[in-house]
Amino acid sequence: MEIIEVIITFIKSFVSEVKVTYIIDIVIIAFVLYKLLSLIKETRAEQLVKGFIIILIIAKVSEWAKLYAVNFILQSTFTIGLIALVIIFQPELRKALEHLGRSQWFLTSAKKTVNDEQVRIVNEIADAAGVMSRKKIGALIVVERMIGINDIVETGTVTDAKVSADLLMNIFYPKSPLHDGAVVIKNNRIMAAGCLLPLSTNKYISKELGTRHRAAMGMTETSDAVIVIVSEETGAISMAVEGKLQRFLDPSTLKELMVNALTQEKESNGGEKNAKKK
Ligand SMILES: Nc1ncnc2c1ncn2[C@@H]1O[C@H](COP(=O)(O)OP(=O)(O)OP(=O)(O)O)[C@@H](O)[C@H]1O
Repeated sequence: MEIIEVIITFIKSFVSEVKVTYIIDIVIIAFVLYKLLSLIKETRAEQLVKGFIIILIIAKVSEWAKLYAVNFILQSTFTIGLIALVIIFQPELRKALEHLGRSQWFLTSAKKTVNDEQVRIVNEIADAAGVMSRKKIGALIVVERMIGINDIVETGTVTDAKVSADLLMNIFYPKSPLHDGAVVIKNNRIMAAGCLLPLSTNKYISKELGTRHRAAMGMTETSDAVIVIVSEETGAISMAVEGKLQRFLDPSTLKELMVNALTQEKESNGGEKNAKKK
């Protein structure tokens, strides 16, 4: 009986001392940790964070066991390591901040619809992809959505031309001077060709995919662009969006997926779902 009384007294004193702000504090920290862990999941950073946690644990144990030399070395490693971490993971940190910046947690609903010009552009891209697929002409087409990609445009040659299947095929024709690299479509125009995209560092991407597909994946990891890829080797048409690659598409499925991606509805909780097609 005494034990129960002690427990009840403890719970009472605990509840009386706990303030609402403590709970909010814990919830915020838990949320931030959860978001950070999901961002680094399956990246190089995951292994490194595990390494740091191990060093931290050994440092604490050595402090407790009074192993002063070991503790000193580990503490120093930890401090220098933190600075090294920021330098080594600059791309991942940038990605995380961009991800945070484009989250629309506080918007109620920002539904987008595609206009006639966008539908025309999707048709032109899908038609060009169909022809290039049959002729096994490699292509990489980036369609800008909400996140500006001027830094990518600057790596190529500015074209600022009306989107047409003929022009796209012309650009990617193997003997064309701009066939290497990616085409960027921005504000409904072919803004640039021969652009350089960031390569994905995701080690889980299939080994059979080369740099063209890896560049497409890298671009969708750092932006919300919709990317169409035609493989030079197999003629396969793929679409990459939000870090995911959908492969072996036919032109009509590509049209459907592109219209869906361009009409994405952002929900108030930051989730996304496909809006109805126009
Ligand atoms: N970082 C990049 N940015 C833009 N384009 C790139 C980039 N890296 C490679 N490419 C394009 O991809 C071409 C090389 O493709 P590669 O054969 O390595 O890839 P792949 O994914 O196997 O494609 P494919 O199936 O067409 O062979 C290059 O000639 C270039 O046009």
